[in-house]
This record gives sequence, C-alpha cells and structure tokens, in this order.
Amino acid sequence: MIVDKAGTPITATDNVQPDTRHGVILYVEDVSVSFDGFKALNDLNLYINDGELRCLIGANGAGKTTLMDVITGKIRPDTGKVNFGQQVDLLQLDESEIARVGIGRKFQKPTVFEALSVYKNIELSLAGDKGIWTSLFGKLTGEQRDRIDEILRTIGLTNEAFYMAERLSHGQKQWLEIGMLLAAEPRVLLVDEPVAGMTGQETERTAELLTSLAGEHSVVVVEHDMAFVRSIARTVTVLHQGSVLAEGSMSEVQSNPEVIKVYLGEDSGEDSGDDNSEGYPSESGEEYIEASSSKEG
Ligand SMILES: Nc1ncnc2c1ncn2[C@@H]1O[C@H](COP(=O)(O)OP(=O)(O)OP(=O)(O)O)[C@@H](O)[C@H]1O
Repeated sequence: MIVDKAGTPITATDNVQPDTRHGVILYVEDVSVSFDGFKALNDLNLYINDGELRCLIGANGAGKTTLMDVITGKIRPDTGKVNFGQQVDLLQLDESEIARVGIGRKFQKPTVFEALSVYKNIELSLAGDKGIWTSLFGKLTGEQRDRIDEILRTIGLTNEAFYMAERLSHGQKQWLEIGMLLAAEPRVLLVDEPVAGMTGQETERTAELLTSLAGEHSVVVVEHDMAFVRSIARTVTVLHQGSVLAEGSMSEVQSNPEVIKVYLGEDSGEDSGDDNSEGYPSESGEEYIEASSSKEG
C-alpha cells in the first residue's frame, strides 16, 4: 500500500488532493541527475504554484526533458526531493501512480487512437479505470457524458466528436490529447512543445486553450517557440546546464544579464542547436533574442 507522508493511503484510482496551503503544488528541491557522470540536472530548485501557467525554456540539452522525466517518475534523481503539494512524496511513487495522483503529461507527438472517434478517445481516458471498464462492458452515466461534452467544448472539438481521430488535423490531434489528459482530472499538466508543427491559427487556439486551463489546473509548458511563450507566459523559468538560470516575466528574463550572457555570450556556442533534428529553431544566440523580441515592436 502506498501512503503519503501523513500516513494516508493512496489507492490506485484516487485523485489525491495535494496540500497546497502554501500556494505551491509542485516542489522540486536540490534535484540532481547524472548520466555517466554528466550532470543533466544540477541541484535544481523549482516551485510551481497552484493554478499557474509556467513556461520552461532553455537551449537544447538544458535539462527540460530530464526535469519532466523526474517529475513524472520516468527517471529517479540521484539526490533531491520532489513533492506534489507539501506532503505527497513523488519519489515514492511509480510512473502510473504519479499519473493517478493527478500529474498528467503530454508528449510532443500526439498519441491518440487514430481508428477511434474523438468521443471514444476521451471516453477511454475518463478518470481511473472507469473509462475502459465502461467502454468495454457498460454504459456511460449521465455524469460521464456531461464530462465528455464539457471536455469537447474546452478543446473545441464538439463538432468533430464523432470523426475518427485519423481525420483530425495535427493541431486538432494535439487538442484531443489534451482532452484525454483532462479526462483523467489532473491537477498538474506538463505539456511538451505543444505548438511544434502547428499552423499560426492552431498556435493561437492552443494559446487560448492552455491559458483557459490555468487556474483549475497548474500548467507547465516546455516550448522552443519564443513568440508563443511570450503570448502565454506569466512566469518563465530559464534552465541552463541543469539549473535554473533565471525566473520572472518574459521581459525580466530577457533583460537578465545572465540570460543575455548565456544566449549571446561566450557560452552560447556550447548549447547551440546544431544537432537539432526536430526542425525547430535553435534558441541559442541571436535567433533566441530575435524571436523573443519579435513581438516587442
Ligand atoms: N539517457 C541519457 N543518457 C545520457 N545522457 C542523457 C540522457 N538523457 C539526457 N541526456 C543528456 O542530458 C542533457 C539534458 O538533456 P535534456 O533532454 O533533458 O535537455 P532538454 O533541455 O530537454 O533539450 P531539448 O530541448 O533538446 O529537448 C543533455 O546533454 C542530454 O544529452
């Protein structure tokens, strides 16, 4: 049996209510991760507030993915502490338990069930095991149907509810996957490069969607598209060489001497995106600053 630090049992289908009396839902403290002696995360400290929308940026190799992997239990840190609210020690839980206590992760590539309808995709993702059980053997309750309808409205796919998912555009598939995450009723959503490969219009719609989810959820967005970050971010955290380099509003971060030094100074070559195979622009050096500044006029 899994128990939280207060000794309260956490069962597999529970959505634990984290203790957020201090306003913080995710505590990452002094976390280090080494790969063959190389420190991908280096005494990293990060606090995500309950209901906030946080953007996480940093050049290729800064440690963003590793951090997401630590929070979701895919990687165990060598040292440090990772808590959900004040009391739930995430390092005691495995990946599926972490998902069940209320931390959902969306990877860059959408992984929807292409041969099922949009509706069915969401139905299968309903909180706990009820979704799959109901889909296979039973009928949805009125409450479940209402919940699916609400999610369809949130992600803007009400009219496409009975399309096979394979008919959706790339952007729509990304929204559907966010809807599938929402069906599991997470408190924290970790979203990896949501707008990669999207059209301008889809990007705008995604900005609206993620912004609308903050409040009820805490949303952490890892993104390379600086114009997008600027359009949604209240607080931006800049990672560099496995640690937090700067944190603040986009303008604060952009005018931070440390950030400028890293991106435009001597260090910039080190993290250059030369090996970038994803097709997104390198964040190093001038491109980063240009992209960051492009909306400032
Ligand atoms: N399994 C692994 N084995 C060895 N090194 C790794 C492993 N995973 C990550 N690294 C290294 O750790 C560092 C941080 O990688 P990470 O993927 O977290 O960076 P990132 O900020 O997500 O980069 P990107 O923006 O390119 O996705 C990199 O130098 C990477 O090469």
